[in-house]
Amino acid sequence: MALETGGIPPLQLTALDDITARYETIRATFRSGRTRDVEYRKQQIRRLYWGLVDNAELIELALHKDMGKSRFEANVSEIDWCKQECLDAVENLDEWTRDEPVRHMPLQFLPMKPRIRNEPLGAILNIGAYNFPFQLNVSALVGAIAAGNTFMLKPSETSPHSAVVLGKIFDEALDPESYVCVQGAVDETRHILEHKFDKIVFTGGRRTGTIIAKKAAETLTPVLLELGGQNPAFVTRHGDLGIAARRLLWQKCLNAGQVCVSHNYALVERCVVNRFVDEVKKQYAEFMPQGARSSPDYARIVNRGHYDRLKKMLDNTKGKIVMGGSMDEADFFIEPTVVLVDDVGDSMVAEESFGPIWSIMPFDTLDEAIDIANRVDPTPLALFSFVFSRVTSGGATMNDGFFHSMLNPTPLGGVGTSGTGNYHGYYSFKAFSHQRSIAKVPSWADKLLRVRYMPYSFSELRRHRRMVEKKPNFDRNGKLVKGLKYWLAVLLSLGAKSATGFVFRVGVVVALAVALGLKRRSFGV
Ligand SMILES: NC(=O)c1ccc[n+]([C@@H]2O[C@H](COP(=O)([O-])OP(=O)(O)OC[C@H]3O[C@@H](n4cnc5c(N)ncnc54)[C@H](O)[C@@H]3O)[C@@H](O)[C@H]2O)c1
Ligand SMILES: CC1=C(/C=C/C(C)=C/C=C/C(C)=C/C=C/C=C(C)/C=C/C=C(C)/C=C/C=C(\C)C=O)C(C)(C)CCC1
Repeated sequence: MALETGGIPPLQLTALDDITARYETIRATFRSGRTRDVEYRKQQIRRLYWGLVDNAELIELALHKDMGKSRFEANVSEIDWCKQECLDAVENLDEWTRDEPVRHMPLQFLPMKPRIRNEPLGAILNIGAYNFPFQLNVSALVGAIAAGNTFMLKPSETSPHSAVVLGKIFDEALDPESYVCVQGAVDETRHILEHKFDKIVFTGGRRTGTIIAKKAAETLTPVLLELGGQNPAFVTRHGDLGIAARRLLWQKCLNAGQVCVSHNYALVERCVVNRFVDEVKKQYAEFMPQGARSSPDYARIVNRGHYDRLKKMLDNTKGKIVMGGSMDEADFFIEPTVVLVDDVGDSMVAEESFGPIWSIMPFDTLDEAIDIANRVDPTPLALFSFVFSRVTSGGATMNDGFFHSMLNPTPLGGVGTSGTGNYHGYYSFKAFSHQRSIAKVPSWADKLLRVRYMPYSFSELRRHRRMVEKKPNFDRNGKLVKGLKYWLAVLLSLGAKSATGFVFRVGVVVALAVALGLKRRSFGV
């Protein structure tokens, strides 16, 4: 295979027969039970960790070739991220794989040891997006291994160098009979989808997500869909405009805004729009004093298709460009660009940007802003504001950009049309596990279970009910009935609604008692 400069060979699409053969292999391995062994899982994740470390320079290079991602961003948002996922999984796997108790189990069933066992699902398929090829694909991979599954990765062909390096890491670090990386574009992906998997993870656009979900539905295969959306940011006159500008601009400069959880548009209270725009410009000058074109930190748009799409959004806007606006198709450069708009139908609001261009839409009242956000996209992937309860979203951050997604252990996932399910850390383990309910019924328990057997007897049932039946603590109007049990609970908990509250109140009572005791002593009572 001819080597390109830098040692990354060109992407070679996997032959369809080969895809089928590899599928059969991971199916057979799963059936053999090899991937269920917890020590094996840990060992594979440890090997993956070192595969990432040993290929770190190639990862940096691949990301730079694919989209001009800076070395810094390659490290913090991809390599370090993946290493952390590996370490968290290895460190916590014993705890994650332990049987879990069933919540709120009535006392009489405890001898049956009801519990939940997290069982692997089987063979997992992951179809990846191009923008964070390591972070997104490796997070899913780690979760799938941790949960005891086999795994097939189909990285995005849109980031071909990263796809090749991912394949190399698989080859070098992982058991090839359990975890495979196949390369492909649409035809290969269609072929992969002809095979029955036990769960399909898809990260990408809503249009492709719909295709994948329909195909999966044919075989009732569960899906984890990580899609996009038009994420809103809310900026009001009560906020610190300088901080809001810096934090929002950062997430549209990171990877040149090709970040699913970055904002599409900012709803800014009308009276502070001009000041906010000035702050964004000030921050831009601080981030990139010589401009984005010559900044070593600034990435490029991944390919002509995405470049043209973004250019069209800007060409079609009726708004006013208040910052940036320059572009160069020679290297798919698009400057961080802010457009002031006044119509929710504007191309800059109505379409998903997924790039360094965003719009500012002034609003007069919070109700109006919430209404706009709900009209543009009622279920975005992310949201940045303080109006959490009236606009839903996959995740949300107050006073910052996508901070909630910057934390490895937090679940990443959408809601409604921005996705189904979530993953990362422990949540990946859960996403790739089946929660199997387990009970073990001792022989002697038949005495207690007598009531269930024929011939049925209502008198036995009545006796049984007298012993175990729960009584409602509410009346026919749904109102709480404050009976003896309620007041006893209030008394014993000192009126606290939570364990922390109870501990605090006990603390206060003890402190008062001690103070009273000291006082009595000092007065010689
Ligand atoms: N929620 C998240 O975590 C997340 C992360 C990254 C990107 N995204 C979203 O992804 C989109 C951009 O990423 P993209 O351009 O890589 O997405 P995409 O939908 O174009 O492609 C994603 C994957 O689907 C495959 N694919 C494309 N067309 C297909 C078809 N017709 N049949 C089968 N497979 C097909 C591609 O080969 C690729 O692997 C944006 O909408 C963004 O918001 C979401
Ligand atoms: C603040 C305190 C400290 C110092 C902390 C320091 C130095 C923090 C440095 C942080 C850096 C370099 C952060 C850069 C992070 C960038 C990240 C993680 C980017 C993530 C991108 C993501 C998640 C993209 C996702 C995309 C998706 C999902 C879809 O497209 C101490 C430690 C000194 C003291 C305490 C306080």
